[in-house]
This record gives sequence, structure tokens and C-alpha cells, in this order.
Amino acid sequence: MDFNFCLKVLDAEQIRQADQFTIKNEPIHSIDLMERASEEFARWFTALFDKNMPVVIFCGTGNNGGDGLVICRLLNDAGYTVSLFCVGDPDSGSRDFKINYDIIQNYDIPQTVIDKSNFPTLGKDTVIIDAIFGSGISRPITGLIADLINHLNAEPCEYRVAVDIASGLGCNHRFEGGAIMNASHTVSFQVPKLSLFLPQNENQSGELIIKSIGLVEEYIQSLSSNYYFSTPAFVRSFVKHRSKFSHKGRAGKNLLVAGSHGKLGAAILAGKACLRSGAGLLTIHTPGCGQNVLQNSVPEAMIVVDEHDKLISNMESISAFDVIGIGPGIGTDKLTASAVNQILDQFDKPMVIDADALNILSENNNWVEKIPQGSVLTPHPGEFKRLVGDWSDDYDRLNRQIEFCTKHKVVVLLKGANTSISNPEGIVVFNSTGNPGMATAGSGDVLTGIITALLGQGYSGFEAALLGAHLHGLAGDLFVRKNAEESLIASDLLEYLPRAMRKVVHQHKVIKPEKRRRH
Ligand SMILES: NC(=O)C1=CN([C@@H]2O[C@H](COP(=O)(O)OP(=O)(O)OC[C@H]3O[C@@H](n4cnc5c(N)ncnc54)[C@H](OP(=O)(O)O)[C@@H]3O)[C@@H](O)[C@H]2O)[C@H](O)CC1
Ligand SMILES: [K+]
Repeated sequence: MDFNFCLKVLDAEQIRQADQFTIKNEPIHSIDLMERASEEFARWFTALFDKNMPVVIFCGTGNNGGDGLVICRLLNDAGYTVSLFCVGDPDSGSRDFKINYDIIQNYDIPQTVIDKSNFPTLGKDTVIIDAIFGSGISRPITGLIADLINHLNAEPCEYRVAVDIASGLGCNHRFEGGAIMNASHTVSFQVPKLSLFLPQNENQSGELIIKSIGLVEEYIQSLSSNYYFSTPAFVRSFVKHRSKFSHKGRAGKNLLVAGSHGKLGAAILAGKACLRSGAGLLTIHTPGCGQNVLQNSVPEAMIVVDEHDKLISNMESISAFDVIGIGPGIGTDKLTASAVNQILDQFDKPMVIDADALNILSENNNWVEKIPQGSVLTPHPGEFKRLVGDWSDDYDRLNRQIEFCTKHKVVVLLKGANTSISNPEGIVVFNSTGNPGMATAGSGDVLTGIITALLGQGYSGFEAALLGAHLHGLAGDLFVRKNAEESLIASDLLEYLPRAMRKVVHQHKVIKPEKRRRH
């Protein structure tokens, strides 16, 4: 698996090193790198915001503030009405800040040096650009600057755009006890920062935009990190293609253990998703009450009917299957728990464990040892908390996710806005597809079906989780291109899954014209 196709998440010191390496080896003057970063920001900004919207720019006196000065100048040149607010003493600014501060004195732009008497009152349509602190933050923000940030957070402005990262939010941890700017958007330079992926920082990160500023890629690749941000190129780099002579037996014999009285929809959604994701053969083990429903709704699947009418109570022979997906809609009855235990005792190939199967594991913690290596667990935060106990914050949650994977040699896919997928080597990849509309009933059942099918087709647990999360999110993104995300239901994911699959698996198969001519 080639992680160089991902965006690597770096900490503040590594970013500074990449910055310095680029300055020395491209070579480029640091002032020009600042100009380049600011141009990227301004290009993005002008494409999104109307020129009638007043823009107020708050600049610290470090290099983040320097970026803010350049952005101020560029937006002024582009025809925006901009006002500049300096936070701190301009004379004690960084070298590149001071150079840009001198330049901007030649412009007819209203400028204010902030003190406690002149915090501005802003209108709803005013766009705040936050360039007070960036990756150089080293402690919580207190005093006058904290008062200013709290004041700006309370103003009615809809848009607060952070340059690189919201002021006060550290790259790899949150500075508690100080003020942090609430950002509606973060335009981050070249590398994503860990804090931007964590739900607890949602109000301080907003929408994440990453803009390359030409830092030397080879150098970034040489830096070590356990965190990555997935890209379409990354998932395409390990996607498998069906061979011409493939047959259904080769595409995996899948078993889904799903459904209980009143929750048969989960089995249907997981079953259809599994089939739409390339499963060769699918069997669904479900309670008696599910027989007709499933035969009618998923005619492509074979149905194994449990001896119990309302829930799953007993597993028949499962050794013939290549993969098992277990959990959607099964409930946590004692009988069902014993069926889960039977599976754990009998099956030694990687499986997918979701929903109530995870809750059953939480109630029987010593069964975790029996999970086959390379299996994929797909909890939402509530299920994960039941499994590993409470965490102090999302950074701690991430550590617990890594610990769980390394200890039990499994893959954990922790669902959320930036689903995090971790493997037994302690690598974490944040998924880059998906939207808030996907937080809807049955969405997880679809994901279980997809990952089960991928495991059955020979993907490793980590690959199946990465590709599955990508496809699942992409199906949701394709839906919202033409529809409101509020209207998204899990069945829509099934409808858009084939298009997502086509985009990932087939769209890049371009035969070059020269090649075509030669044959
Ligand atoms: N490689 C890139 O991505 C590029 C990034 N650029 C921009 O540069 C910033 C990072 O700039 P830097 O000067 O390192 O740091 P900041 O501007 O964020 O702030 C540093 C100053 O702030 C002081 N500081 C830190 N914490 C506090 C605080 N809580 N209260 C008050 N003052 C604070 C710090 O003082 P120290 O005492 O800690 O030294 C510094 O004086 C990056 O985010 C990008 O926006 C480049 O423009 C292009 C390349
Ligand atoms: K900032």
C-alpha cells in the first residue's frame, strides 16, 4: 500500500522543517513562499465570496499574520472592500510580516491596531479572515487577544475563514483554557493538521480546504507520520480489477448474519450493498420472520433461516464461507450473543463486525481475543465507547483506537464526519468522502455490506475498510450533487453505489492515444 498517494498529516515542527527545506532547496525566498500561499488562499476566496461582502482581516505579527497582510493586499487588488486589523505590535513582527507590513502602508486600506477600546462591530454579511495565529501557536491564547477572539466569535458574521488553522487551535492538540476562533472554513496550506479531523474541533475547523503551496513532496514523504488523509488516487492505487475469466465463486462466498424482528431492513440494506459491491455469492442468515421479506427484496441472495422466528439464535456450518459480515439489526439477546460466540469460535478468517455484534462484544469483553486477525470492526463513537471505555477527548479517543488495533491485530473503522480507519501497525487514515446527510438510519448497514464484499474479493481488512469507506462516502457525495443532503436515505447510497464504484474502479482506465495507434 503506497501512502504517498495520501496527504500526510504533519505536526507543527515537521511543517516548519518542510517550509525550510523548500526555501533552501527549491530554492525560494520565504517571502515568496508567503506570497504563493496567500495567492492560493485568495484564488479560493475570490471563487467563493461575492465582492459585495465586506472583508475584515485580523493579522497577528508572526508569519500567519504575514499571510494575512498579503491576502489583504490581493483581495483589495481583486476589488473587495477590505479592512485590516493588526493584533500585536507591528514593529515586533516576524521578518516577513514586517516586509509585508511596510508594503501595505502604500495601499489605501483602512488599518487599525487593535486595543481593548476598538473591537469592531460587524454585520452578518461581513467575512472575517483569521490570520492571528497559525501553526506557530505554542500556548493558550489569553488576555486582549482572547477577548478579541471571543468578541469575534460572538459577532453575527456567517463566515469566519481561518488562514492555515484557526487561531488558538494547535496542529496536534487543542490549547484548552484559551480562546479559539470559530471557523466556518479553514484553508490549510499543503498538509492537513490532525486537529482539523476531530469532531470536538468541529466549530473551530469548519469546512476544510487544502491548498498546495509547492512544498517539496519528496521531503514531506521522508517525514514520518502515523496519520494520513485519504485521496481518490490512494484508493485507486490498490483497487483490484476483475479478470476476464473470473466467475462468481472467485468473487467471494459471503455470509451476512443480519436482522431480527422489526429490524429486517438492516439485513436488506447490507445484503444489497454487498451484492452491489461485487460479491460473487451471498447468503444471508436471518430469523424465520425474515425469510419471505428477504427472498422478495434480495432475490440474488440465498437465505438461511434461523430456527428462531424473531432473532438469530444458532449458526449452522459456516466454514465454507470466505467472509462473514455480522451485526446489522441483530439485537443483543442472549441467544444472539451465543450465536456470535459460535461464529467467533468457528471462523478464523477476517470478518466484519458491526452494530449489535459490537455491543455483544462489549458485554463479553473476553471474546475480543477470539476475533480473527485482520477483521474489520465498524463502530460509531457510542459503540466504540462501550467497547474500550470513555475517553478524555478526541485525541485520547484516537490513541485508544490505535491501541485497540495494535493489541488485537484488527482494523477499526470509527464512523464520523472524518471516519478514521486504523490498522494493527498503528497507521490511521482519515476518509475524505461523505457528507452530513449520511448520518441517517441504515447508512452503517450499507457500509457493512460493502466492506464484507470487498473482503470476500481478496482485499485485506485495511484495504477493504479504506476502499469501503471511500465508496460509501462517494455514493453519498454523488447523491448530494443533485439532491439535498437532508433527504438522503440509506437506500440512496445503494442507488449511487454503482456510480461510485465506476468512478473509483474504472474511470482511470484511460488508454493513451499513442498506444491505440500502435495496435
Ligand atoms: N510551510 C507553510 O505551510 C507556510 C506557512 N506560512 C504561514 O506561517 C504560519 C506559521 O508562522 P509562525 O510565524 O511560525 O507562527 P504564527 O504566525 O502562527 O505565530 C507565531 C507567533 O505567535 C506567538 N505565539 C504563539 N502562541 C501564542 C499565544 N498563545 N499568545 C500570544 N502569542 C503567541 C509566537 O510567540 P512565541 O513566544 O511562541 O515564540 C510567535 O511570535 C503558518 O500557519 C502559515 O500561515 C507561510 O507564510 C508560508 C509557508
Ligand atoms: K489563523
